[in-house]
Amino acid sequence: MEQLSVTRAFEGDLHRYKHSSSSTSTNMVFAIYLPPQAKNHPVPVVYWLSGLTCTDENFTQKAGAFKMAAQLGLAIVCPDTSPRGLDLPGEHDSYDFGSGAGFYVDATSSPWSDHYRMYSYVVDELPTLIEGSFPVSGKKAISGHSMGGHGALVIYLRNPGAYTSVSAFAPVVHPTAVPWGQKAFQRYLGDDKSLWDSYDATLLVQQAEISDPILIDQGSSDSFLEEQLQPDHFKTACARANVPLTLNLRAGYDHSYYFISSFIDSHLEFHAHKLID
Ligand SMILES: N[C@@H](CCC(=O)N[C@@H](CSC=O)C(=O)NCC(=O)O)C(=O)O
Repeated sequence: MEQLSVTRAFEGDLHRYKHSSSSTSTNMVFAIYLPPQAKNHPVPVVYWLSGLTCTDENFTQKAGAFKMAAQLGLAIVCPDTSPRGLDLPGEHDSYDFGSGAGFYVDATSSPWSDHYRMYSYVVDELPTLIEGSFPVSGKKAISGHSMGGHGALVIYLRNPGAYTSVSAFAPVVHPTAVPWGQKAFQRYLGDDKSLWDSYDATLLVQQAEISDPILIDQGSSDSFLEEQLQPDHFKTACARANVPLTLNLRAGYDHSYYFISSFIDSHLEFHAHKLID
């Protein structure tokens, strides 16, 4: 791993690293915020998955999360949203597919399948690297925004017991039914719709046995609400499966990091409740 920077915040430190990834066969950059408590004992981790067009830096620079993370003693890990440094056909043509838009799936269609393996990267490779390199405990939670909210929900639902809790801001909850998801899944996963279904939180939650609540915040003035997000689909599926869901509809908030920064403290407190005994 190559350290790119280290920056003090609230008596903790924000580190950025570059490393060679076996999942994506590219270099990957991630950020980790270590709270001051990490100087004395291993701390639990919240993994944050960002949305379309983001790198690790959107969250670290705009979410305003580090004061509360320092107070609670939580590390926060922010991966990138796709492999970088490639030039695959069409990879950089649109904001909702390719670079900055890995959708946290393991692509099966060529040429994406050689590199776009963000599910394996986030679920397996990155936690192994983090737990082997930093003063963190094995306890982890997961959260994210929009495309990253989709990733957080899917990863939590597909890996029972691996994460103590999940939360999301304005997540894409039903990607097989909305344009962002359909475009990405068609190109990353091809025609096998059962594979699409295995990355759809609204479908996955119907088979889940979960007693811990899932937390979602959604802005009522989000311009993507009707076409891409549709949280009611997830709400209905949770109700059918008896999965407890707290879905907060926040009046007047949009899709931006102003919205995330307004409620990130409550999400960190939600995770800390499960992560810290
Ligand atoms: N029209 C925008 C669309 C991109 C956008 O809104 N990205 C969101 C996530 S959307 C779902 O995954 C985002 O987090 N942007 C970064 C930010 O710092 O706000 C565009 O083309 O930029």
